[in-house]
Amino acid sequence: MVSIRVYETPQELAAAAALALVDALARAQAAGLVPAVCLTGGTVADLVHREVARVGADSAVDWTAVDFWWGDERYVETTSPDRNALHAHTAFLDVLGVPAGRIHAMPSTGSACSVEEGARAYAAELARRQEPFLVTMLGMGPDGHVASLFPGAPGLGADEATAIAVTGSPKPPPQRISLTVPALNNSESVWLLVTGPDKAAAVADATTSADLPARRVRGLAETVWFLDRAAASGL
Ligand SMILES: O=C(O)[C@H](O)[C@@H](O)[C@H](O)[C@H](O)COP(=O)(O)O
Repeated sequence: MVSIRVYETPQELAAAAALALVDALARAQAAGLVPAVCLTGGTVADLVHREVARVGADSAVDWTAVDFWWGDERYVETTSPDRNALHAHTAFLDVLGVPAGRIHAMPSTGSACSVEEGARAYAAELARRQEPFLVTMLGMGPDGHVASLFPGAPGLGADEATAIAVTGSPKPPPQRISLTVPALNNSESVWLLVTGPDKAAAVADATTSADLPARRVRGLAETVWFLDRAAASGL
């Protein structure tokens, strides 16, 4: 099921997504599961992560029993400000005391391997997981990309690998590791978190008929577009 939720501002969107995440995690834990969340990078992700830190602190969620994975990562040093994991650590993982063993960051240039080897290593780590992600949160670029799956890129059609190397990314930095569409879709919920007028045309296309990467991601149980008013203005 695909649904669309529209909020007045990016801040309202972030607050709603954070509450929805905390609620989903608390329910999963109450049912005896150890839920896994798949994260992404970007400005909207950062806003949402900061809200998760705020509403998650006094919630029913046991943050020592949630696994975190990434839908994509920039292949740079772990200390680089380009690094998605670094932002997530600062925004909420460290604030909520998530143990290092639950944080499955993608390899970096410091891992002494090539970006291709890094992608294979992450695929192998992911293969040890039995359950689908509970929630995959994705941003979307103005070109309709999600994670590091850009329109027209060869990796977009990958259906056997779960993680691939991306070189020559149109959005810097050029080298990245990305989960593939089937791997992202192995998630109960896929949430697309999108704000701003520059995304309005891609939102309209991806929710109707165009073959954009964002249109290919689908949760097993639900796919939800969280939009601010500006991103929804083309609908
Ligand atoms: O590492 C990345 O660059 C992201 O994973 C990328 O897919 C991002 O989520 C979108 O480009 C949206 O980013 P914004 O929210 O900043 O527009």
